[in-house]
Amino acid sequence: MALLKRIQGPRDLDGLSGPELIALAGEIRTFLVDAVSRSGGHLGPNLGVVELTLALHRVFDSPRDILLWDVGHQCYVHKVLTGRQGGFTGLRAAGGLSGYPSRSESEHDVIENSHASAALSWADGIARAHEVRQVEDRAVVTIVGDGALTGGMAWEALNNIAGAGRPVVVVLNDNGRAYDPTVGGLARHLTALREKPCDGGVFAALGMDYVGPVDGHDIAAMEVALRDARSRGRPVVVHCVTRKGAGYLPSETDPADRHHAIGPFDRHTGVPMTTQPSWTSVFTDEMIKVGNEREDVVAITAAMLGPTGLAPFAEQYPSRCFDVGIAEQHAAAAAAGLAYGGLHPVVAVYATFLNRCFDQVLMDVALHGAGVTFVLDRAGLTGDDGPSHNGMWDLSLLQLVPGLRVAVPRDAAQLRAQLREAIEVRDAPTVVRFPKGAVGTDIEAIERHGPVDVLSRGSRADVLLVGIGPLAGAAVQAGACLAELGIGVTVVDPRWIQPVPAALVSMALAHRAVVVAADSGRAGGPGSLLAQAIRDAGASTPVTELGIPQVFHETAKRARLLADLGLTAEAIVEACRVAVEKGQPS
Ligand SMILES: Cc1ncc(C[n+]2csc(CCOP(=O)(O)OP(=O)(O)O)c2C)c(N)n1
Ligand SMILES: CC(=O)[C@@H](O)[C@H](O)COP(=O)(O)O
Ligand SMILES: [Mg+2]
Repeated sequence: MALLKRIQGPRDLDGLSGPELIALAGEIRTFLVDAVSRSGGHLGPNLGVVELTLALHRVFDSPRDILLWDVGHQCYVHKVLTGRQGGFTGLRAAGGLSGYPSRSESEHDVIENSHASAALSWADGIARAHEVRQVEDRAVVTIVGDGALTGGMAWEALNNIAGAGRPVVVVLNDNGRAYDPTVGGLARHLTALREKPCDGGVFAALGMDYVGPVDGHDIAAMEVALRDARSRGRPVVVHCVTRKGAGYLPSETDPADRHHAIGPFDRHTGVPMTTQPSWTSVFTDEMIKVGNEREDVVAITAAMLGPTGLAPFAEQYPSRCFDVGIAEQHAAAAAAGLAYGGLHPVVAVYATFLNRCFDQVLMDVALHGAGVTFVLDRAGLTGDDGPSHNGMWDLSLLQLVPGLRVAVPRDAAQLRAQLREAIEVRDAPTVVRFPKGAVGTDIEAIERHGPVDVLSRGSRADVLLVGIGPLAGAAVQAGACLAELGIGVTVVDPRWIQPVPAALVSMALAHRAVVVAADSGRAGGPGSLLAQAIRDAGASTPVTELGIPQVFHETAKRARLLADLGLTAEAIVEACRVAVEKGQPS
């Protein structure tokens, strides 16, 4: 690592010879494999941009020149070269290095948002600002993947960039994949451009210059291409061809996704450490069963077949599973079309990415009473993927959607049951949401009233404790503790939280106080909806709403964030104790 130790900032690259750069690339790969094997992270994407990033930092002078990473999951090499090697011992950890660009870490970082297809819009905006402010000596460079180009926002931006003619360098990192091989006509076009360079294809047709295709692993060739692009002073696409996972055989040959996002692994074999059954694996298994029984059920993914658990369904029913690219808006609106065509689409996305298609859920699906089921994985606090990945916005948004129904399973058995209940609904959108990680043991109910499961009852009706989804377990634990303190708690799981079940309101009115614990944003969350329903019933039973505060939460493990935010059994006990003290007289 002799060379890598010499690199404290991008300008330390300037004096290196060709052979030294190649040796440095090797050292960087060793460094990445070692760091990510301990912490987990986006190994494949970063192994694929080692030479590209070296060339970028030799041709452009960051931070005076502005580098904009789309998604930002491929910024590890950029961080290694901008003085943050030491931080990798805490990659994706609380108080450590973010897995995405982070302004608080470095002036070299700009976009912190890990949602794809946005960087080109940033580039257009910055280029416009430079024109208005007559800034002429700062290049605007965006690095965008072929997958990110399948997102609609990217084409909104390209339309503006190409139309305006301002100097923007678009470094297209084309490794032919998102997680899976990139889909659609664009993928075919890029393949054609890679294999038979012509006049720059769609980019030239839009009015941009096109440089390439260039071998993204050939530093010298990349530097020539980037210098050429820089000299043109107008919109230009540099089409770089790279290999995801390059230089580490287990990643480069990983059949699923080239180790796009991998947990801690054995660095000698590339095999991830053992993982427990996840919520996702339960969804995968039940979807296969549903697919066997219901020929009208089809699935849609936005370039995340594996991570959302749909890969086995796609394998078994290839004609009934659609990968639309990183295009959540299209996925939701196409689902409305699929429903109109007599099918029942299951749209599987991460909760945080549902934000992208809120209008389509509202106006294309719900307005038309379309029987579409949205399955939201990574709902609630995800933690190590940083503030833009927490699934904390979905319920706050979805509470606005007329007719939409939301299920939040508490365990595997309920996930299976509620997925089936959801696909039975043919005249309205349904949502089933569950968190990242291992699914706990099943929690039996002692009674059911409408959709509401009673999980335990105390000696008196002091507190109605509503445990939403994965927090039902903590609520049951809290109920038992409170019983020992002489506080009578009824622990319930509403199962379907929207519309608010009438049975839940009735139960609330029969208690002195209500506490709701939910792994979702507090604004417009389950507690807020229940409080509103109680008011609408003319009652004033106080409701304590435990949830995720509406702030951007720094990187930390999910369990750590739940504890920090008071979403544990201990914190629920305290909340209930206080609620009884303040509650209505018995
Ligand atoms: C709106 C949105 N949807 C889904 C994702 C999940 N995601 C992160 S990276 C990625 C694939 C990106 O592919 P590409 O742009 O080609 O970059 P590469 O990983 O190949 O370097 C996806 C689907 C996301 N970050 N944002
Ligand atoms: C960058 C991105 O959006 C995805 O790769 C995401 O980081 C994956 O998250 P999981 O690791 O929870 O599947
Ligand atoms: Mg790609």
